[in-house]
Amino acid sequence: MDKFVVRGGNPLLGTVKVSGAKNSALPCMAAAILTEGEVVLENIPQVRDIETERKLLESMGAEVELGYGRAQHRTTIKCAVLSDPVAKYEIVKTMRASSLVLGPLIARTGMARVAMPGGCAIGGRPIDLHIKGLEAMGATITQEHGYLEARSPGNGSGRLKAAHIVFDKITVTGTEDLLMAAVMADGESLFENCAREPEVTDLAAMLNSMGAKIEGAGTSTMKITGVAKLNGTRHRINPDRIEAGTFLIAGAITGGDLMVDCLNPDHQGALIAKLQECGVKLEIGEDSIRVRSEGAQTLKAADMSTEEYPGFPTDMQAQFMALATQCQGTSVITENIFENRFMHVSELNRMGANISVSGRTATVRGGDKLQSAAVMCSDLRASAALVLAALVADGESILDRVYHLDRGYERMEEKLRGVGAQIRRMGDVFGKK
Ligand SMILES: CC(=O)N[C@H]1[C@@H](OP(=O)(O)OP(=O)(O)OC[C@H]2O[C@@H](n3ccc(=O)[nH]c3=O)[C@H](O)[C@@H]2O)O[C@H](CO)[C@@H](O)[C@@H]1O
Ligand SMILES: C=C(OP(=O)(O)O)C(=O)O
Repeated sequence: MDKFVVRGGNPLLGTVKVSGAKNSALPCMAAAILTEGEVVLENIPQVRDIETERKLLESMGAEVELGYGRAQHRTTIKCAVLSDPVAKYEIVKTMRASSLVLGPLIARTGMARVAMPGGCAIGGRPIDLHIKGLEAMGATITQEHGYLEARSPGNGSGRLKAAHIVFDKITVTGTEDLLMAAVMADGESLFENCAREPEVTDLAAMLNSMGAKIEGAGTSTMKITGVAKLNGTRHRINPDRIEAGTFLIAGAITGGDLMVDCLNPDHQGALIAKLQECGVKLEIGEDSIRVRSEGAQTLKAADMSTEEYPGFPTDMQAQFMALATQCQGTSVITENIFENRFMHVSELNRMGANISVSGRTATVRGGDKLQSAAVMCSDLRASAALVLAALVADGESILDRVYHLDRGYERMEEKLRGVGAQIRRMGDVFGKK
């Protein structure tokens, strides 16, 4: 199992580049299922989840090429024949986003067999809203031996039908999954209370470039006019707003002067506002943000609550908490999206932080110098928070189980080393878990 060894104390200086968004790339790869044509996706991040998605598509009969070059990361996907429309447990268990193949598989082949995604470290994460929506489109869904078996009307021979769906709760992958089902359904669908995340908008843009007819992506109401066939396409994935946000906090927490490049500032509104409240100086460019701070002595505490986009992202909550440990005063952090996303708290406390949790609220009494420690990564963003804490801790920290981090951050240690961090990996990048 790979570990990171991090020696804290260096301010980050220079320029760091943001990769493509994993949470856009994953649904866009799943959307390739909807066409026999060739789909080329550019700006794909080189992370483990993308490898998992490739395996998933290949296991169904797709041809997938993944090329990671210096200038460009790209994947070419061709789903000419989908001989085995099954998402096997061995693959699904490692990545929840696997449930994103459900909608497109039923739309394209009339049937799907998808292993039920398990609960993971951040909460229960049911997919009842995906199922309810597909049933409203006429799919028959049963559950057997841990698998969902789904068929379109006519025992898999007919098309899904359009539906009026009002989401009980805002769900990102639920919106994406049902959107991929609706683009090829018979008639005009109306979706209300949709997720408005940039990843949904990115997927909708790709689907429209394939010939889909989606209006209203990025708002809470979408109108989808089903078409009988979709074509191949070439699409460029959005920058990763969570990786970008993690680097912005890295600049702020280390008292650095960091240019975070190749991002979309329009996607960072909630984080920008909070960093400014903490006293961090930001210069916002067209596709970059320069972050400057004088470090712990000058940072001020700020309360934060996670919300659906455009609110503060739950995927940045752990990293913001790491920053709050270095802010003068008390920050109250409320996690509204997932019921169990505070796994990083015990590890931050092990490094000398003063954080207490009650239900969905964490109270961070900030300003104390962190100390190095051996800590355990429990999930993707918790790992990022521990890296941030280790960058300012006194001495050398060892982070175990960084395979969680490799799911969603491209060569994080190399990128951070490039701007002055003392961080190295022990083990192989995609070695054994
Ligand atoms: C691959 C991907 O894009 N992952 C992101 C996606 O996850 P994901 O799409 O799984 O998260 P959702 O937006 O679906 O979850 C939001 C809330 O709705 C609940 N829910 C969801 C679906 C459902 O059928 N029933 C239900 O009750 C969830 O348990 C959670 O409490 O959005 C999350 C919220 O921004 C992010 O943290 C994840 O990084
Ligand atoms: C929670 C995340 O991913 P996933 O939904 O794939 O678990 C994340 O990207 O922070």
